[in-house]
Amino acid sequence: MLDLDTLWGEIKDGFQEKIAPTAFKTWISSAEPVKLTNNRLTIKLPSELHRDYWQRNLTQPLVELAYEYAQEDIQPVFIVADKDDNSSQVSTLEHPATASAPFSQSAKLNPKYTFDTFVIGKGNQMAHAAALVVSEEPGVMYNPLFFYGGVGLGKTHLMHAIGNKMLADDPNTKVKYVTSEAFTNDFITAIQSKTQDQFREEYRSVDLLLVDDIQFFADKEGTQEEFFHTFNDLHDDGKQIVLTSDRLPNEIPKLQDRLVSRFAWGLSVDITPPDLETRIAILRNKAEADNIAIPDETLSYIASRIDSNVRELEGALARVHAYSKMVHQPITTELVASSLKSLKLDRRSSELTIPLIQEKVAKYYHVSLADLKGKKRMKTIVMPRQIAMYLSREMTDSSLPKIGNEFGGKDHTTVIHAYDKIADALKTDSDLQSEITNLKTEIER
Ligand SMILES: Nc1ncnc2c1ncn2[C@@H]1O[C@H](COP(=O)(O)OP(=O)(O)OP(=O)(O)O)[C@@H](O)[C@H]1O
Repeated sequence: MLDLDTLWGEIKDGFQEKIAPTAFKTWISSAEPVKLTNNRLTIKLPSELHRDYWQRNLTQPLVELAYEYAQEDIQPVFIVADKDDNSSQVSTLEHPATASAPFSQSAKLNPKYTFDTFVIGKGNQMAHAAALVVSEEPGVMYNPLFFYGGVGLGKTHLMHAIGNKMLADDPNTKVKYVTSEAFTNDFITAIQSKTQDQFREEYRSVDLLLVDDIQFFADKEGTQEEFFHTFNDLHDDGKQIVLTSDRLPNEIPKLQDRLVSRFAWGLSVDITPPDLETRIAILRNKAEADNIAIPDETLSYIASRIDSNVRELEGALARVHAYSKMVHQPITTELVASSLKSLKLDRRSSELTIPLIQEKVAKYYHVSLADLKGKKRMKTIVMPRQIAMYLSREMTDSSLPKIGNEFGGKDHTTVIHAYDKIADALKTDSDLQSEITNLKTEIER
């Protein structure tokens, strides 16, 4: 027997993966399922405009989503709330065409990511030097400045440091920081809401444009086209562009040649994992900043066990700190050494990869890897997929876009949604709790 709430929940989840967050908020969140009889799903919408939009754009995907979940043909019936009072509803609705530009807010820079808090070492000194030059004379020497390298090595930190320095030097500087995902979403929103002009104004009027993780432009033809023009406009105006990626531009699959060649106009500089001395210095700085009392030899001990990336290092220090508070003992090398297992220092999280998690989860729930990473929305597949996303976030240091990418190129909001859903269910569902515990043991084995 099909349950209305569950069916609607699955349909909403499906839409969340299919459409941009702003569109989701405007059209889906405002819809309310009323009843399900004889496979007719009655949906209440706040206005005629909504009904119009649903009929034209959302009916087909809804039927498909419902079919994928329930394996039955379900047809929607739309009703408009308070029809008598309909005119006022329509007038208060922000029509997308006239809505103010719903794009990412400018310059959400992390104030902690400055040059002062950045520890210089062998693996990052070139990148640091170039960043400093660019922050002092933007648009002159290296444009674009392109940082590439593995996860958690300080690319975002340096990028923000440039923005923070330029803003400190001149608070009127217009800085825009976005991930490539946010750029793509803004672009899609602009198309949907016919606000391309505002989009262009927003992106092409800045003094400094910072775009993080541009490897996620791979495959996105339209976004690349738009970014090409954004890039040209800014570059022609002598505005500074800083980009990061996990690899060189020519190694990003399906990145247009003209973008690859433009990115080569400036300076590409890689960041490699820090050596032992740098790792110790980073840990020491961090411990001082967070007022964590820890002897030097213990810092060296931790730094010698974690050699892949800085995010892991920081995570390890936080765990050690939390543990010492929990057992009411000061941090010493003995304490850390004797509690390696619970501190998860003995197993480098770099060994825990998303493919490993996917493999174990797929096996555990008897689904194929292709389905786990695919788009099918059957209950029997959706749940394992969400669990695998949850565990990828819990057990690896991968960023949300990276996790989304490993699951067949899904948006990072899908990953957040999956994570929240499982985290929520874990509060009350004891079966799920033991499944997750079993899976974690299996993965860490
Ligand atoms: N040299 C450094 N000195 C101080 N902190 C650092 C340094 N390198 C990295 N960090 C810190 O490590 C963490 C991860 O760095 P960041 O987010 O910049 O990595 P990233 O290279 O952008 O990774 P990703 O590709 O996953 O986005 C941040 O908290 C950052 O402040």
